[in-house]
Amino acid sequence: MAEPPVLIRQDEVEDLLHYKDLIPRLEVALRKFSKLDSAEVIQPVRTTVPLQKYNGFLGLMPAYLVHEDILCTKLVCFYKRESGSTLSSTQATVLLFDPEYGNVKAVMDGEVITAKRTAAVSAISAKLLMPAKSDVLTILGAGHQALSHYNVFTETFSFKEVRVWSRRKETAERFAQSTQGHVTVWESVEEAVNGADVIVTVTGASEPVLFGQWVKPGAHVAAVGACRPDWRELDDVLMRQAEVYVDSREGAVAESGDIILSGAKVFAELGEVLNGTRPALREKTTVFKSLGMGIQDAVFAKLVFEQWKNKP
Ligand SMILES: NC(=O)c1ccc[n+]([C@@H]2O[C@H](COP(=O)([O-])OP(=O)(O)OC[C@H]3O[C@@H](n4cnc5c(N)ncnc54)[C@H](O)[C@@H]3O)[C@@H](O)[C@H]2O)c1
Ligand SMILES: O=C(O)[C@@H]1CCCCN1
Repeated sequence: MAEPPVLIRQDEVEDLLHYKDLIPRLEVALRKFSKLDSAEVIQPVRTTVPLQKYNGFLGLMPAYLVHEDILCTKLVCFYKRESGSTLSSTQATVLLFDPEYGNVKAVMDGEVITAKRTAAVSAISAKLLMPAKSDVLTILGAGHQALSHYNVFTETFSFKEVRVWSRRKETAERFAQSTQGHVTVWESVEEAVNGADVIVTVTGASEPVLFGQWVKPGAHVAAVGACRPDWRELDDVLMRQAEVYVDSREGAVAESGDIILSGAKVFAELGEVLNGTRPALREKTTVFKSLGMGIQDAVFAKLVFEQWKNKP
């Protein structure tokens, strides 16, 4: 009989996942995902169950990496929260299976995995697409993803200035007090993004908050929120003037309101750029539209489990 699953808590996942280990592993996974005719990665588009009564969704994100023999699924609930709500907007649990027998080997917290893997993928997009000289980073939103993006972006790159905007100024101020380095708080998005080389949008918005007319030509935008077909963070002008990169084309055309409603064309998947089959148009204005993929959770679930087993 199979062993019962182990339970890995949020603080344990936090201690075990470091960006320096995450970025190379994610690059490998993104490359495999975007290889033409590859059967190495099996990842259907997320199944989403609406929770209308609570203004939320349950997303099921299974993935199988054949070569590494990693079978995993994340279960993630995400909500649209009113301003001032103290309820969390994302709750996630990751299940890691033994693919041969089908039993669950580990049940682990998925919130830290979600925060760190999403930020690490955005950092990969910035590494490939931001202007060669990037001094100013602006973060729109001041929640969990804002902090994980701040951490990985400041660990990976050397910005001279980091700015934050949030729809409530006090949230942005709290955020700025919680970061290791200096962050300036801005009251309007227009001012916050003026002259920015890299802009990260990590809001719970369902209407555009970032407008193309404010974005410096050649800037890179990592757009992480608005993960529903009728939600927006970016306006049509920006979506049409930028070269649009995604994690998964299939996911993007099914789930991204910014892509579907603007009619913008997807130029490439990040994995295609990493594979050298599509170019990184660094000199143009670029948008990386992130939706999140099960394989990103799967590689980390395996890493967490292995490290947890080997803990002294
Ligand atoms: N692409 C991915 O892989 C991925 C992964 C996880 C989360 N997300 C999405 O990223 C976003 C941020 O997630 P989080 O965990 O940081 O959430 P969070 O609740 O911790 O923070 C959300 C932030 O957005 C702000 N906000 C909420 N509604 C807004 C609105 N209407 N206009 C402007 N700002 C608004 C909040 O004030 C807060 O600062 C969410 O949309 C979430 O669904 C995407
Ligand atoms: O890939 C994810 O984990 C997220 C969760 C929340 C909504 C969008 N995608």
